[in-house]
Amino acid sequence: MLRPPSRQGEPERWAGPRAPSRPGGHACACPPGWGGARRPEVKGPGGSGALRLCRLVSPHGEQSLPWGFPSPPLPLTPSRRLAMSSVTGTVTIHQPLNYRAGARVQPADGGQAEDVYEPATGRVITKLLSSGEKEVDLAVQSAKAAFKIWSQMSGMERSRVLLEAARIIREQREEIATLETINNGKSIFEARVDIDISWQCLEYYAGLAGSLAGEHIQLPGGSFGYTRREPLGVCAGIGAWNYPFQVACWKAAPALACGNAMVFKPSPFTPLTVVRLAEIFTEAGVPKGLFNVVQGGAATGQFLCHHPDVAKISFTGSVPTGIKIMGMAAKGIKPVTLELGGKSPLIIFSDCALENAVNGALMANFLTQGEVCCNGTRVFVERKILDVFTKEVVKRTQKIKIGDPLLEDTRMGALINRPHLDRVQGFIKQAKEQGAEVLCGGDLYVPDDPKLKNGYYMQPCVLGNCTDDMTCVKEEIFGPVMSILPFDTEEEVVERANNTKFGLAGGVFTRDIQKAHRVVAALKAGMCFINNYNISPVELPFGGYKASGFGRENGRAAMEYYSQLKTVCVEMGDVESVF
Ligand SMILES: NC(=O)c1ccc[n+]([C@@H]2O[C@H](COP(=O)([O-])OP(=O)(O)OC[C@H]3O[C@@H](n4cnc5c(N)ncnc54)[C@H](O)[C@@H]3O)[C@@H](O)[C@H]2O)c1
Ligand SMILES: C[N+](C)(C)CCCC=O
Repeated sequence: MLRPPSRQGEPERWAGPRAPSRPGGHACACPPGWGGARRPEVKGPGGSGALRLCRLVSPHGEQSLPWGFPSPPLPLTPSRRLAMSSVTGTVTIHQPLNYRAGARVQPADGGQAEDVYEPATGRVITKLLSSGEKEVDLAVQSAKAAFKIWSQMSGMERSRVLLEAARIIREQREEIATLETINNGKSIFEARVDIDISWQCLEYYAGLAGSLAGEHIQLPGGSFGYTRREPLGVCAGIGAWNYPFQVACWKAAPALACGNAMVFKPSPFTPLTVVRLAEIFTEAGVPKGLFNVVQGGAATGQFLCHHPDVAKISFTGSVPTGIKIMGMAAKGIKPVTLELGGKSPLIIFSDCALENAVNGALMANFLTQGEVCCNGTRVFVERKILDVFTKEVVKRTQKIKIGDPLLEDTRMGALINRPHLDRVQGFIKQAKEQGAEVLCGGDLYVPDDPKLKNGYYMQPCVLGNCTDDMTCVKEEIFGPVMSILPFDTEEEVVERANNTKFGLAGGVFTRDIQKAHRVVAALKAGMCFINNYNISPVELPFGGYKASGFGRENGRAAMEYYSQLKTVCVEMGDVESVF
């Protein structure tokens, strides 16, 4: 009997609330007809979106997957065996981390070696060789060759390959999630959700690949025009370190569905899992070279952005780097998607369902150790419920289980690295100096387990007595730090919520539906939530307003950013010349 690994003897259980029953009595989003005698035990909420895991164990106890899809027993492959036996502090990676023309390779040049850390222990897990100009060029040429084949295939043919890639990711979920946890520091619980969102993204765009179409336009005298949606060519993807595998899938899935090739550069802090994605694409049947990985930091990124054969840049990262990317794209007149940072507002009205609002505030601030672009870190609370809300948020924050991210019951792992941890600590120190009150957390956390002593842990922090002019309220901290801000009226809170250079996300908790829609309509942000926060159904477009960037990932909208429109004008009569 195969089961997902449980560590320290803990049974794998999702202790979250159950989803409301659907018609037919099934308590999750299982496909109709899946139930009866084979109905699985539901271990969590159903539905679509991050953390809406409907964790299932079939009557045979073999597997758990979200959304209620039954899955066959997994083969005990060597890599799955490795994942199941992986323990924090033991994994070292020796394989090459560049991927080109369908294989792992050492970079042809560059070669400057940098340490890559396991955040949970502070241990070096591999040495990263950065890619120079020659290696970047080889990767782009490899993508260019594969593009010729891939772009000529029909959408349905591409769809089949993407579906196969999604299937392989599902099959290898545990290995990929384990590697992500080891490299990023987030809890295995969350890493599994990230991997689930990733394969769903591939499935979603596989579904859209066959529908990429133009239109037919009637013209006088039987003449007509038509439009074709064509791929752009070789797209560059540049990723951040907080969602390494998921960010790569959010870019690769629509790009490949539209017929493009891609060269992807992950963050040098998290180079590992995207190479697995490249291998999976090859195994699924993409032409060799369609998806390549180059490694390194700013210099490698610049070679990629400036490369004349790169047709589009899709970037996820900070605002300062986004500005540089846009500059490089401007020089080459290349379209660009910018998914940048944020300082998003979460507005809690006094007529909210309090428990949901508290849950929402925790979801908006503490996923992935608070290192989430769209986090609702400015929590505006209507003064009437400020005390009761704050008390409950603090109580729940103090209960968050911090520690070894590979343990099943851990809900907060380690921050990405020492400099980032120091930076977050610096924001808290400054907040105190500016008059904020630390209501809980904020200190470094040292786990009892000796192997974790050098990891980058801190206690999640709630700040009270905050005002809009404090640095902690104005700047993106990118760590587990929530600022609570009282408000009195709807008009006032909307104005204060919008008083920021950022515009990535926003949320509102209220039982008043008119007020909810009125407020989100007034928020200057690309991704708004009503009565929830930080779920990410792949069907919904995601992206920012203002300094948080432009272009969209996910949803049908992303297809527009990975394709270009050609118009064809067809004359059915004779040419009337004016000459
Ligand atoms: N909007 C979103 O979808 C989203 C998602 C995740 C993270 N983010 C943002 O990312 C930031 C954190 O990520 P980060 O620290 O990795 O960001 P970063 O800007 O430091 O780096 C992002 C990527 O850009 C590369 N890079 C750096 N300088 C470059 C240059 N001059 N030319 C080309 N590439 C260059 C890095 O190596 C890395 O791969 C936060 O601000 C966060 O909000 C946004
Ligand atoms: C999956 N989340 C939680 C919506 C995060 C998206 C990527 C932002 O950092």
